[in-house]
Amino acid sequence: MSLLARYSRWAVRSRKLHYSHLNTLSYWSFFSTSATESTQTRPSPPPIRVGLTQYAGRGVFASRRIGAGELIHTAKPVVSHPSFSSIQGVCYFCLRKLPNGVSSSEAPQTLSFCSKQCEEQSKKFFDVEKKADWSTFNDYCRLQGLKYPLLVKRLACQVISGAVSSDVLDILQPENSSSDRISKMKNEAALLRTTFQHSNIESEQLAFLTEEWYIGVLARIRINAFRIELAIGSHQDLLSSAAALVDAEAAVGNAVYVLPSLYNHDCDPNVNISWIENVDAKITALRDIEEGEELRICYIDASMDYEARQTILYEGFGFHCNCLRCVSKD
Ligand SMILES: C[S@@+](CC[C@H](N)C(=O)[O-])C[C@H]1O[C@@H](n2cnc3c(N)ncnc32)[C@H](O)[C@@H]1O
Repeated sequence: MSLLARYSRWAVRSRKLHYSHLNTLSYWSFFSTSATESTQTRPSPPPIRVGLTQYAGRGVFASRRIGAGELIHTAKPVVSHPSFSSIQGVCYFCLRKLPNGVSSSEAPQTLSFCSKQCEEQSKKFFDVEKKADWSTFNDYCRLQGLKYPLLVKRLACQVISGAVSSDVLDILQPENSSSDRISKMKNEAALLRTTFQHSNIESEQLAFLTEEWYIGVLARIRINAFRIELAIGSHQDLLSSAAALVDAEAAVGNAVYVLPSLYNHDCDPNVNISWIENVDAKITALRDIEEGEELRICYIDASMDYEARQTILYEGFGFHCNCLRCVSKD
């Protein structure tokens, strides 16, 4: 399993600030909700803007002063998928823990939804998914310890169903994939395409599913996917969560968002991304943030030492971190 696969996007809590912005990009097409959306008739936009940073491409900046603890915005994923170890214990759509969820070792394999609403929202892609036999594709992913091809599979089902456009993730930064990785991705693309071809899906509906599409999507997912760890809500959750940490993968799944993917990394972040009960993300200020300040999350476990953080960030995300903590080799 690659370092990225193990360490993709942790949500952690921490202290200080850093960096200011240069130019500003005007960009408001992919919005989720502001903190006040649920209580007002007309939602107010979140107090942020997307702009260019000096060292890290695009970034997210405060458009006004933000107080510590403030919910900055929420975000719904473009695509999400449960991890193999959680697939029977969480909603197949929103990843909420099911009241009577079972562990992956228990048979038979059933996919469940937590509510009528999730079932309805999944209907389009799930109708496509159900047409195909996924045993070979899933076995391949399970044996190779791969989780991101499951996101590509779901995205492909969403595209075929007409729910999203095939270029929906194009706005995100892709990784610079090695030739070795590209050849593996080509095999996966062929497997995905063959799986669909063996179902009753029309070939015109598969026109988008080229090697190039698969590689471009996976290269974006690898840099931008978040591993979803739900907050502990009860004593029972605490017990099962402790067991999961010992036994297996603590994450219930993985997801890709648009706006949260534009947040850059800091080993001492000023904002936190978290998931309380399902895959809907909450971005919250960890401390007071001034207007114009860049908002940064932490992609990894910030408790690791300097060397370990640098290695993971370079191998997983392709950059050398020069946040204040790393500059001082803390
Ligand atoms: C999830 S994207 C963040 C948004 C990205 N800057 C963009 O323009 O789309 C992650 C990528 O941003 C860049 N990045 C994020 N944090 C960085 C940092 N602290 N230093 C340098 N580059 C960083 C790296 O290229 C990394 O692979």
